[in-house]
Amino acid sequence: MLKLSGLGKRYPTGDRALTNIELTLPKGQVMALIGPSGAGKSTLIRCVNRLVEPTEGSVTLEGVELTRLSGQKLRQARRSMGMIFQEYALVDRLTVMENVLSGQLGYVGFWRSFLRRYPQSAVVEAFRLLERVGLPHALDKRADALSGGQRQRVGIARALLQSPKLLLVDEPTASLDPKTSRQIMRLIRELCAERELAAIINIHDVALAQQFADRIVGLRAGEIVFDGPPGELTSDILTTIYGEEDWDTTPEPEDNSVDERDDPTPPTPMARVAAGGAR
Ligand SMILES: Nc1ncnc2c1ncn2[C@@H]1O[C@H](COP(=O)(O)OP(=O)(O)OP(=O)(O)O)[C@@H](O)[C@H]1O
Repeated sequence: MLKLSGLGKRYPTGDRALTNIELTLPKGQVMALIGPSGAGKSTLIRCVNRLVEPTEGSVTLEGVELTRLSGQKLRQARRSMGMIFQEYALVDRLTVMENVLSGQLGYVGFWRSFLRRYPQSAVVEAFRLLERVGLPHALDKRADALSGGQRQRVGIARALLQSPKLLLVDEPTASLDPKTSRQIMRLIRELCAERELAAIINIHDVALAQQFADRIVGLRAGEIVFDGPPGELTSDILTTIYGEEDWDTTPEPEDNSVDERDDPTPPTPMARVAAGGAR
């Protein structure tokens, strides 16, 4: 579905962010991308939709080599990739509904979206999505009146409105409390399963990654040093990814399946070390 071959990025400053990345992501797979600060996680996500231009290798989505596209064709291809950001990227003065509909910008043309005249079908779908993400009563609220978790739900609905095949998710829980973080990760996971959507989630919280992802890829200094199921992420591998640390004080996750409980779970020592120690 998504294939990265020999992908590399060197910034004009001379910083090498990625080296020879080889990855294939099947339909419906939720992949967590972990690694210390500066490992290249954001660069990798942004090379996929070419917000950052790779300097080597190729990105192929459903047989289309994105790294060969430009102009209109690139814009069209980008619509099949929904992006969800850490800082939500909502327009504060617009309502929840308007923010979700702005996910249609690439489709409806500048004037139509400027005048906020969206197709009826988009409005109906936006209603449906807002209901699905748990915000059916907040349609008319201004985005700046929402909590962090609610803002992230709007960001998710907006990304889904363009019917993407792939979700690129950049630290979705970085500003959220532990309970809300779990709810957001659970929602993303459920939506990927319902829609057979693949996702790459850049995340610092290793415990959350283990709990909600099908697969974990560990980056260190721009290279993949681990690629496997959450259960295979041992202390030795965490040391390879993040460096020396007493990982054995970390409780192993009991189960990788989605937890339906809503009780807040404090971050494990591993999550704290990975998030704090990596920064
Ligand atoms: N615009 C840029 N110009 C020059 N160098 C950059 C740029 N963006 C990132 N880098 C460098 O590329 C490397 C990878 O950075 P990147 O932001 O992708 O890492 P990351 O794993 O996402 O880090 P974090 O977890 O802190 O967000 C770092 O050495 C960084 O300094």
